[in-house]
Amino acid sequence: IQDGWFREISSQWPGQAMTLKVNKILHVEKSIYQDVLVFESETYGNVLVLDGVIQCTERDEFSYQEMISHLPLTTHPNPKKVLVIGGGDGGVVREVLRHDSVEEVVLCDIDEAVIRVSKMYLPHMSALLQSPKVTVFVGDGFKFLSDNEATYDVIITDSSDPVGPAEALFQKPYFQLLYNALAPGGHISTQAECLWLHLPLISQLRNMTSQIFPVCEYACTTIPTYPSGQIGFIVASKDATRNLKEPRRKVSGTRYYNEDIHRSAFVLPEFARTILANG
Ligand SMILES: NCCCN[C@H]1CC[C@H](N)CC1
Repeated sequence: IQDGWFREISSQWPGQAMTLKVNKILHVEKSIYQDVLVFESETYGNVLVLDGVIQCTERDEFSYQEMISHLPLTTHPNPKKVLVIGGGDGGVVREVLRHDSVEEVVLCDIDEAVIRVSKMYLPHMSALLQSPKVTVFVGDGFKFLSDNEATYDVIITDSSDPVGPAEALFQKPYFQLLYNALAPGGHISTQAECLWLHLPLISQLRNMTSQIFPVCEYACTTIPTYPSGQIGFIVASKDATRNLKEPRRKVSGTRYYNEDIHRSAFVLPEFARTILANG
């Protein structure tokens, strides 16, 4: 932080950096996995930063948390058991609980510091981690998945970037584990980076997932404080007959997601369409 501004400088997005004006630094900690920073920004509420990378801000997190949750959930006929890998800030769990069919949500995040710090400084995201339907595990998602075969209707991988603790969550063995941990007809969604910055990675993710899942799509959302203001998701189903682009159920209380946003999220610009369509 220099002269009161936080700059998100990273080799993952060379030559550019999101900058946010800092009112007050709220928390600095080195967890066993990563550097944890929380600051109160001037215009985006409280901001959670891990290893120098913005994870979520109170002002715009709902775009990402709603889309990564409702794309796989509204296209599943009757999701009851949901697993969230990562997502220690609690935002995805808040969104999952909007679906009345959901009976149980399990969250598995590798870093207890993220959960602890989110409960202290991100109350609007972490509040529902206390819900009786929610069980929180601290541990490696990889290990957790291999202990839970054919169990979950939807698995959401709400990860940081493929640099550091989340690196393994972007590789093929992980997607095979996801497939095996899903009940018949299960859906997944994963954080799948940005069209403007990570097209080769997204193409690899799409290819990998298409080799394991019969139905697989990439969707995007806009979000001001993520690099290049946009981020995407891989959404996939074990059931070849599912249409991931058409919601089967409504969701209430959302601020970003709606049925038209759902359908349009899969519409890609020309520079991405060709690469992602054929892999
Ligand atoms: N619920 C926290 C979302 C974390 N998502 C990622 C954080 C880092 C970004 N560069 C990409 C999205």
